[in-house]
Amino acid sequence: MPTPVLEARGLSRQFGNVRALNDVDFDVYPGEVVALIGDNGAGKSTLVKALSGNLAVDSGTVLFDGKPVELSQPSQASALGIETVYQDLALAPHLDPVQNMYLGRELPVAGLAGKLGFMRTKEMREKSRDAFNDLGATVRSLTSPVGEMSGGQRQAIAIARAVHWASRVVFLDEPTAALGVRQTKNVLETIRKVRDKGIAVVFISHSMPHVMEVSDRVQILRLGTRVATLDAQQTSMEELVGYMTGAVSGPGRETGPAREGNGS
Ligand SMILES: Nc1ncnc2c1ncn2[C@@H]1O[C@H](COP(=O)(O)OP(=O)(O)OP(=O)(O)O)[C@@H](O)[C@H]1O
Repeated sequence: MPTPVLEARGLSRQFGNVRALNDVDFDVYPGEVVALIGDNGAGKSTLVKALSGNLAVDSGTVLFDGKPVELSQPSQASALGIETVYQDLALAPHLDPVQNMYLGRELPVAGLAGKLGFMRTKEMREKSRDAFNDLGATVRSLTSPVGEMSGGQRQAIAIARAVHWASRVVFLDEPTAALGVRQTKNVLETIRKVRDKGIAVVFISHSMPHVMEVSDRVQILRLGTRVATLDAQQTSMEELVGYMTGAVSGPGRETGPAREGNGS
């Protein structure tokens, strides 16, 4: 059996009286797209924060390539090749796409000049352009502030940045929520390209058609608990909604990695 690249076992996190995560298990394998779905407040964002080093849990274990890891800082997740695109995208609006791509990871020139703050701007520009082209992202200008760009372009830049630095897992929190039809198509196509590089993609969405279109497996949270893991090929929107709302209950049909041969 292949090993999940990232696995959560029994994660719990309480905020006051709210059990945001209640003994949650989760897994994702290399080269698959897992949709993480659930109604508002089900615990999706909390789980993603816990798995990307942005939130401490009260109890539970996270395994990376089958080994327990600590993920209490975003830098620990980054070091493992885990990147996250949040709904607010976390881009610096006054900086251009290249500066956003390398924000906090700039490439200094060698020697004293580098220490004085001189950067390998040409190299950063070329690598950024390659990263955008690679994903088919339409970034009209590499030198305009991203704050002046459309929602779709900003989304493309945020995803390209995450994919550029993620070698193993990318979390995308509602990447199609604010997009038009064509931009949505681009994002879904990007998700497939990332998966085909062998990177695991975890896709949070409220759009069941997008979930059905792009995911290999679907993991469903309800009231802080994982209620089902389903093979996307063998389920229906009605079944997904049933689990999300509680209309369908009982032990979820558990399913393993959907795409054979991608395991490590
Ligand atoms: N920092 C926090 N402080 C207090 N309560 C929180 C905090 N973060 C999340 N919660 C609560 O935990 C529960 C799960 O929230 P979470 O944001 O993970 O849900 P979600 O599934 O991502 O929802 P949505 O689809 O609405 O984004 C909610 O009841 C929420 O109010």
